[in-house]
Formats: sequence, C-alpha cells, structure tokens
Amino acid sequence: MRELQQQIIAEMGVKPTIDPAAEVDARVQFLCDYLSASHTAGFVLGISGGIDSTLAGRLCQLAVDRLTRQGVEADFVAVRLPHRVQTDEDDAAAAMAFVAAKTDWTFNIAGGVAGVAEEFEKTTGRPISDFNQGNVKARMRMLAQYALAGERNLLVVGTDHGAESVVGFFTKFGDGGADILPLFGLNKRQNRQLLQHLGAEERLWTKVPTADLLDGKPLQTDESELGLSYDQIDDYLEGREVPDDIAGSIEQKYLRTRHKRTTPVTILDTWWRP
Ligand SMILES: NC(=O)c1ccc[n+]([C@@H]2O[C@H](COP(=O)([O-])OP(=O)(O)OC[C@H]3O[C@@H](n4cnc5c(N)ncnc54)[C@H](O)[C@@H]3O)[C@@H](O)[C@H]2O)c1
Ligand SMILES: Nc1ncnc2c1ncn2[C@@H]1O[C@H](COP(=O)(O)O)[C@@H](O)[C@H]1O
Ligand SMILES: O=P(O)(O)OP(=O)(O)O
Ligand SMILES: [Mg+2]
Repeated sequence: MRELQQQIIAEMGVKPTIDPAAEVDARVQFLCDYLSASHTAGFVLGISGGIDSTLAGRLCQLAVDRLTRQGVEADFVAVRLPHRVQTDEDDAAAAMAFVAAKTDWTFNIAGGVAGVAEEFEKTTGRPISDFNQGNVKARMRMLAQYALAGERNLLVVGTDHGAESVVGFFTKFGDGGADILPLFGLNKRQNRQLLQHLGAEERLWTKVPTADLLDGKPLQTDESELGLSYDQIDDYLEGREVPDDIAGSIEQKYLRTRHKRTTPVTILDTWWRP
C-alpha cells in the first residue's frame, strides 16, 4: 500500500470491514456518553433526505431512547432545513419518518440566504456567484442549527465521515461546523450498510449523494462535482489497490484541504510548512 494511503487511513479511522450491529451499538453509546459528559439536553441535526443525515438522525434517536430507558431525559430535534421548496422533498419526508425523532421542526433557510446575497451585492457591487451562495446555504444551515441548540442547550450533530473528510468535501464552518460527529471512522458504503441494517427502506440507503447547494444545478451529484466515485474513495480508505491516478487525485484533495480538518492556523502550527 502507498505510504500516504496508510497514513490517511489511520487518520480517518476507516476499517476494511465492519460489524454493523457492533458499529451501531458503539456509536449510540458514544452519543449517550458524550451527552452525559457535556451536561447538555439533547441533539439537533438537519435531515436532508440523504444517506448520512438519515443514519446520523436515527442513531441520535436511538441514543435518546437508550437514555430514556436509563431514566435520563434527553431530546432529539430533527430539523428540515429546505432552501425554498426542496427538489427531493419526498426523500426528506421519508427520512424524517424513518428517523422518528422525538421533536421535528422545519426552518426554511431561503430568507437568510437571500438577505446575505442582497447585502453581498450592495457591498461588492456584484451578485454572489451560485457556487459561493452554495457555501452560504451550508453555513446558513449551521447557523440555524446553532440557534436551535442555543435555545434548548443541545449539541449540534455533524454528518462528516471518512469519505467526505478525506477529500475535504464539505463547507468549512458550514456542514463542517458541528459539536459531535457520530459517523466519523466510516466510509460511504459502510453508512449505507448501517442504514440497511437499521431497517431503512431501500430508497433511503440507495439515495444518490448530493450536496444540492447550487440553484443552477439542482441535485448535482457529489460524484460529478468531485470527479471521483465514492466506490473509489471507499476502496482507497479500506486499503484496497486503486489506480494510481485515482489515488493521486484523492491524495491531492486530501493535502489541499488539510486546513478544513484542523483548528484555525496559528503561529504555533507547523503542519502547513513545506
Ligand atoms: N456533499 C457534501 O458534503 C458537501 C457539502 C457542502 C459543500 N460541498 C462541497 O464542498 C466544497 C466547498 O467549497 P470550498 O472548499 O471552495 O469552500 P470552503 O468555504 O469550504 O473553503 C474555502 C475557504 O477556506 C479558506 N481557505 C482556503 N484555503 C485555505 C488554506 N490553505 N488555509 C486556510 N484557509 C483556507 C478560505 O476562507 C476559503 O474561502 C464545494 O465543492 C461544495 O460543493 C460538499
Ligand atoms: N436540505 C437540507 N435539509 C436539512 N439538512 C441539510 C440539507 N442539506 C444538507 N443538510 C445537512 O448538511 C449535511 C451535509 O450535507 P451534504 O449532502 O453532505 O452536503 C447533511 O447531512 C445535513 O445534516
Ligand atoms: O449528508 P446527507 O444526509 O445529505 O447525505 P449525502 O451526503 O449522501 O447527500
Ligand atoms: Mg446531501
């Protein structure tokens, strides 16, 4: 195996094979333990209809159920965060039904995003680009979740996992901004495996991954934006042989996005020096 591949696998914590029942149990327990240690009252998470938030959401509700059985009161707020009307509205509704959260809310981010776009244009004299506005949407979702967390003393749950983290495929301080990451250490196909194990209907675990951040390209697939397939990234993270050009592309993205996987750089840091 390539030396950098070995180093990246260790950092991402992805195992070549998993036992779904054991993974679910350990991650639910992690949520329970951290909630108790943090003296918070529960969790909040945006549910998009995609694989990752459906899985993380179900784990949060299972953690709340486990805490309740132990006599600890906790809440889980699953929140729909559409931008106007979501194109894959039916998937989001199916995901909410499967997650079966103790509390469900909807917070539309369209007004907040429009406000930022308007002020951006007044300030710079130019309209915000669709790509830049996409990252504003991701950060508006982060703001909404932290506002709800502040109201109820909740932890903001993030859905980052090995296959997104390794290539930095998230918005810095947007969907990358969270308090706890219950899916870390898994890759994309393992997330699918856990969802299937938990009894989700097929449409939820076969859903095509999309950040869906662009007005001009609704439901653009992650794979088309990345120029890589999740199977390729997953194989790499499981320590399998992948073609050199694919490994090179993953490693280039990994190195370019190191700043997203750490705290803001300070004069004491050395990781960025050649
Ligand atoms: N499917 C997903 O999970 C998902 C979700 C959201 C976004 N995305 C994708 O992730 C990408 C996010 O875009 P992005 O990466 O251009 O935006 P970003 O905002 O995440 O990161 C860019 C910002 O990082 C900072 N930065 C850049 N280089 C730096 C460095 N070397 N050191 C310190 N800070 C630095 C700058 O402030 C820059 O504006 C897009 O491709 C988006 O579609 C994917
Ligand atoms: N439309 C959405 N509604 C609620 N929450 C959302 C929505 N889109 C994204 N999210 C949240 O952000 C993360 C990251 O999404 P990616 O598809 O990986 O970009 C997602 O898990 C939701 O928690
Ligand atoms: O983060 P999600 O839930 O939107 O999943 P995906 O990344 O598969 O779109
Ligand atoms: Mg998505």
